[in-house]
Amino acid sequence: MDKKILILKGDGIGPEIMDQAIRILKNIGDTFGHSFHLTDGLIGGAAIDNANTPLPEATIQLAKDSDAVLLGAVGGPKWDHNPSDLRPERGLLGIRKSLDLYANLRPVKGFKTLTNASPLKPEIIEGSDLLIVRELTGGLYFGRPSERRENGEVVVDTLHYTKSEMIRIIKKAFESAQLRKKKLTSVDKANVLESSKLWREIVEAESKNYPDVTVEHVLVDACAMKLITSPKSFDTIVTENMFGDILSDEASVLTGSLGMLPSASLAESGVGLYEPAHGSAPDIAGQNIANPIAMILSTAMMLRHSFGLDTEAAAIEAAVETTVNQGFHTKDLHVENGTLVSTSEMTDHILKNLQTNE
Ligand SMILES: NC(=O)c1ccc[n+]([C@@H]2O[C@H](COP(=O)([O-])OP(=O)(O)OC[C@H]3O[C@@H](n4cnc5c(N)ncnc54)[C@H](O)[C@@H]3O)[C@@H](O)[C@H]2O)c1
Ligand SMILES: CC(C)[C@H](C(=O)O)[C@@H](O)C(=O)O
Ligand SMILES: [Mg+2]
Repeated sequence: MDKKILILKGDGIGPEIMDQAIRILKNIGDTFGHSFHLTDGLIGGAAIDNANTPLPEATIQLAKDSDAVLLGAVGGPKWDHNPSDLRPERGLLGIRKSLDLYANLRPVKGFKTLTNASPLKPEIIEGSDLLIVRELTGGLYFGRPSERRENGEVVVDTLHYTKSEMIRIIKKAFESAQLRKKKLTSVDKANVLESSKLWREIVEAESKNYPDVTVEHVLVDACAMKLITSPKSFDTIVTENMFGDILSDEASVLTGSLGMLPSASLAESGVGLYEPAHGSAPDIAGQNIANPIAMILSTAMMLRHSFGLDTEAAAIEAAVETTVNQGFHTKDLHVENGTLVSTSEMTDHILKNLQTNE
């Protein structure tokens, strides 16, 4: 198979973890006889420094000309006080919107050996396995107006959704639930927000088209609590943009670290983008200590969702699991009697296990 992949390393730990994902990708290409053609592009702070914009037009064009996009992370203190159109995060929101990446899939599956790495009780989290389907191109992130008024005394952000934006993500979530344990939890704030009332009506209406899926509605505040008190009660969660952002970082605690959570951002048709759920982790950047697993598992998601390479994706996932079970862990994971390794050493072990599992 011949595929063109756009590599957007971004900022902070982005380049470090992406270099590890590329090592894995090269190994998969050699082993299974695929040619992955990698092109580098600029986004985020790196793009601001080089091209004075967080999302150069060239990056969007390169993405559209590719079969998939891999993204590290953007942002950092260097740009924190920039005006809002020159913030690295604008580049990320911009590419999501430009490619119409409305569906963000964030699987949260803990490894058995890491149950003690979480601050939560092992008996509560063991066996938890859920998928957060997050709407990614609407809501508060993109609503207009979003501005300061009256000399900064008043601020306005707008939560804006069209019905069709809600329908497509809710359908996507039902379809995802059908491929899993057929339980869908729709998360909203329908006791307060008009947008959530419409969201709930659509979920109810769509549920008639998916009679095999059990549906429940949970308010977002209660969901935040239940995620860490009874995570096994969830299968597929669907929610709007900002709720999904917050709940997915919270859910990462089930896996032991934010550095374990991959994601896929998908369009109705066209190129998909794959990135860890975490950020650029400026506090640990440049030290070769970041956990590369979220980035590596995002690469596996790319192979599966964009290229249909299920065997190759499963090989990566199995090698990661073996490595974790062997006790190798980066600094973010607290594993008793395990072996602390660096970012690149973690990848060395995953590569070794890829070879052994062949
Ligand atoms: N997709 C993205 O590019 C993305 C996502 C979230 C945040 N951000 C940006 O990243 C910057 C930093 O944000 P933040 O600190 O709130 O969130 P963050 O996710 O970067 O970091 C939160 C904490 O988790 C740790 N962490 C995150 N990923 C890790 C990994 N792979 N291995 C080990 N530890 C890891 C960090 O060290 C930090 O202590 C901000 O500019 C923010 O806007 C970008
Ligand atoms: C960096 C930020 C804009 C982004 C988001 O809120 O979507 C991040 O937190 C994420 O989860 O991908
Ligand atoms: Mg986030």
